[in-house]
Formats: sequence, structure tokens, C-alpha cells
Amino acid sequence: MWRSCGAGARAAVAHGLGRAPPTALCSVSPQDLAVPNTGWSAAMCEQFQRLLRRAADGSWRRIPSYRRGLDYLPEVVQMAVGVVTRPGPRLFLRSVDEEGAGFEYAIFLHASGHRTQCLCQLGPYLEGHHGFAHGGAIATLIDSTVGTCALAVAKASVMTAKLSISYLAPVPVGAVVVADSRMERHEGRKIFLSCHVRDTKRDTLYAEATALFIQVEDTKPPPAASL
Ligand SMILES: CCCCCCCCCCCCCCCC(=O)SCCNC(=O)CCNC(=O)[C@H](O)C(C)(C)COP(=O)(O)OP(=O)(O)OC[C@H]1O[C@@H](n2cnc3c(N)ncnc32)[C@H](O)[C@@H]1OP(=O)(O)O
Repeated sequence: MWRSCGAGARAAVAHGLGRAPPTALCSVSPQDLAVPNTGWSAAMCEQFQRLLRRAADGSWRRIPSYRRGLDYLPEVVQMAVGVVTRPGPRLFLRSVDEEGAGFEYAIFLHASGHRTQCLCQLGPYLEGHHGFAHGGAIATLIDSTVGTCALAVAKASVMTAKLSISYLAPVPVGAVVVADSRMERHEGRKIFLSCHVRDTKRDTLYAEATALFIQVEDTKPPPAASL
């Protein structure tokens, strides 16, 4: 269905701009999924390359992404959030194995550590109304983008306390969008953020959001969650 990216795009990421090796403390060797695969559309590949080129001067960096969160954080952050002895939680956005069917995305972190941009292609399993992405999928995309920003700000575990979204235009299934998030202010354990979701040409504002994240101690899974 989707036009796939060439091997060149994958090689450019692997050899050029920061495929991070798993940290020594990881108990698994995760595969970085924030790189082109056969499910990425031509538009997704093109935008990804554009963002990689922008990152070449060090102003942004691509954040590797795995099926489980936190496996790949720098050791100091891993120790701060206490996940060195067990793998991180499974990431909801990476729960669909079929390439191109769910969320295909790569998050870029600004050098300031106060801004993230998520390039995302919303696959057919995320459909709500016919031909359009489910609002919950948009919320998930926003939550993850602002959550990553909050995590970078706090350098510790964070949880969403509040997320307010205005849905302004429906997002077609298969569309490539950019969620652009920034920290607005940081007060003690509270991190306030904003986010805008647009098409890649910035013609359409699909959604805008504000969020509050709270810095927390490492979250312990409840007994029932040991699946
Ligand atoms: C380096 C980069 C690597 C990147 C690598 C990325 C990979 C990784 C991606 C991560 C992306 C994750 C994105 C998904 C994140 C979830 O999906 S989290 C799941 C959804 N959220 C929840 O389940 C949270 C449920 N709620 C709670 O557990 C608790 O209410 C909270 C939020 C932890 C807060 O509880 P608490 O710690 O006891 O805090 P509490 O003392 O009540 O309040 C602290 C302050 O916050 C205020 N506050 C608390 N809640 C609220 C509220 N709802 N509204 C307004 N104010 C509030 C309080 O009024 C208080 O204010 P002050 O009095 O200090 O001024």
C-alpha cells in the first residue's frame, strides 16, 4: 500500500545521524524503530530526511525509539528513574508490529531540551471515522510528544496530569503530520507544555493542546500488570 523507503535512507541514519547503541546497562538489545521501514510512505521518508538534514548541525537530535520505553536513556537518567535492573514498559505507540499499520514516528529533541517534534504517519489501524484518524490516536501522539519533552526537562519519570486538546480538523488516515511541542514553564515538579499538530507544509492546523506533567518517583507496576 505504502511506497517504501530505500535502503539508502536507513543507511543514512545508521551511519550518519545517531543510531545509538544500546546502553551497557540494558538487559535487552532493543531495535531502534524510529528509522524508515517498508511501511513508511514517500512523504514520510522525505520529511524524515529533511529533519535529519536539519539535525546535522546539532540543533536537534533524533531520539531512538524501541518497543519498550526507557531502555535507551543515558545511564545517568536511567539511574535517576531507577530502571537499570529491568526493561522499561512496553510503549503503546509501538504495539502494532505490522509496518505502516499503526503509529510510524520519529521524535526529535531540540538542543535546548525544551522542545520536541514528532514526525508521524498515522496508519489504517488508527482509523476512527471512515478515512480519518481516531481522536484517541491524535491524543496519544500529542501525549507522547509532550511527554518526551517533559521527560527531557525533568530528567526523571513524569506522568500526564492534564491534557487539553482542541481538535480543529480531521486527520486523514495515512497522513504525515508534525506534532510540535515546547515547554512553557517549569515550576517545581510541574511542567507545563503546549503542542500543535500540523501537516508537513504547515497549511493545516489539525489540533492544539496544552498539558501538565508531574515529575514522579519511578512508577512501580501493580501486581496485575505482570503480563
Ligand atoms: C532524553 C529524552 C528521552 C525520551 C524518551 C521518550 C520515551 C518515553 C516517552 C514518554 C512519554 C510518556 C507519555 C505518556 C504518559 C502517560 O500516559 S502517564 C499515564 C496517564 N497519567 C496518569 O495515569 C496519572 C494519574 N495521576 C497520578 O498518578 C497523580 O495524580 C499524579 C499526576 C502523579 C500527581 O500526583 P502527586 O505526585 O501526588 O502530585 P500532587 O502532590 O497531587 O500534585 C503536585 C502538584 O501538581 C498539581 N496537580 C496534580 N494533578 C493535577 C491536575 N490534574 N491538574 C492540575 N494540577 C494538578 C497539584 O495541584 C500540585 O500543585 P502544587 O500544590 O504543588 O502547586
